[in-house]
Amino acid sequence: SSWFTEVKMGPPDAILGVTEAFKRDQNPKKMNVGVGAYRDDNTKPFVLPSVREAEKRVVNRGLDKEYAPIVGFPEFYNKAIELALGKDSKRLQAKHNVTTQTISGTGALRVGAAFLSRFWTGCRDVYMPNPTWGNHVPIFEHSGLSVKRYRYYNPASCDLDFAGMIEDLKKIPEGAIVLLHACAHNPTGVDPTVEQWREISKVVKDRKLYPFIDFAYQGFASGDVDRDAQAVRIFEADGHDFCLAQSFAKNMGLYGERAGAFSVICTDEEEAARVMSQVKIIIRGLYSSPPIHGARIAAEILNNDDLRKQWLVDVKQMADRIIDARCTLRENLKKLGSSRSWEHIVNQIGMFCYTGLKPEQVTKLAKDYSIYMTQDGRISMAGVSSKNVDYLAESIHKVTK
Ligand SMILES: Cc1ncc(COP(=O)(O)O)c(CN[C@](O)(C(=O)O)[C@@H](O)C(=O)O)c1O
Repeated sequence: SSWFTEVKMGPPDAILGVTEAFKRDQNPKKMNVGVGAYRDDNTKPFVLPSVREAEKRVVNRGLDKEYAPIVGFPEFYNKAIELALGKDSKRLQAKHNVTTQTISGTGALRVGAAFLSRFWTGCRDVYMPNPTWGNHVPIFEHSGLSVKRYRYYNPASCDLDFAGMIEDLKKIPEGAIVLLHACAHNPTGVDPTVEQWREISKVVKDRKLYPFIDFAYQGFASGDVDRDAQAVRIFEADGHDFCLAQSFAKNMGLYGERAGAFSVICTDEEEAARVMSQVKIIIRGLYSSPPIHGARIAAEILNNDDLRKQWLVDVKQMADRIIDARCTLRENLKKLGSSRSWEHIVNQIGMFCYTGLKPEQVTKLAKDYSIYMTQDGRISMAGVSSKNVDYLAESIHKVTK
């Protein structure tokens, strides 16, 4: 026998495995609506013009390839947290924030989970929405925390189960951690309204719960970076101390460059200094220092008005194309005489549409129509274009009528 005789074959990743199946399919009409990565109207990956230009300027500087600091580049992470909280954030001005560059949003979540696992003195349960991004569970469990759920999605209405969410939040033991999606909830595309966020913030405060906010789609949901930051800014204004994970994978299309940031909003500057020192020790032991290229591109955009303006145009263009795809898909299903209401397709926001398709219908769409989505019926709307939306609608209609 060998050292690893006992190692069992693990299951393919629920999301990334879909792309592998898609790649194996030879059908020219095949569609990948699995992974949450933006595609243009020709279903091709999209490098934002602002990113192309920023990259040119960075490369022309002929910089070296030395290690970044453990916390990455300040010109990146300081602009990242300012984008989230806004220029006139009181907590930022008071230097209550610990902010570090991380290996994209996953790295931010993982550093945060490792920090809380080491130092959290409250209840060691992380309450996540049901459903949530599949990778949230292993990120926190591998860090030594236990995962519980709060009600979030109502399958009957394909909308938010707000009453159930509030009822569950009120039952969570004091001092527990609550994971929240700041905007464009993954996988449902269902977000609380601003009023509902105000109530959620109040309950979290009254119950003395600790928010960990995952902010992976700023600007990509509504097309407006400030509008998408409303929930985060409500929590800050209400005086919460909280953790924040940011990703520039989607809103800057920096997927493979792995540009993200992790923040802890602390009680004061002195606490922030102590927390930062421990976050650095955790990062050093996890991956030592972050990648340099993506952060340089993002910093170039966030620090130069002309590039920042172009970026805001680029990110709104992506959001608008997705919103158009939602409207066309819903229209086509109506035209085909579908007996169901598909209103939720246009009411949901961001990368994903939680269709309500059953697993057997999802399997049929893959097998008979070469349309690949995750087993939970989540469609990445980015994979829908004006060229394939008719085929998608016809196929969905055939398996649901
Ligand atoms: C809510 C949420 N948080 C964090 C991340 C991490 O993103 P990154 O580490 O690349 O910054 C994703 C990406 N989730 C996916 O878009 C998805 O759900 O398809 C996909 O990229 C993934 O990795 O699963 C996400 O949806």
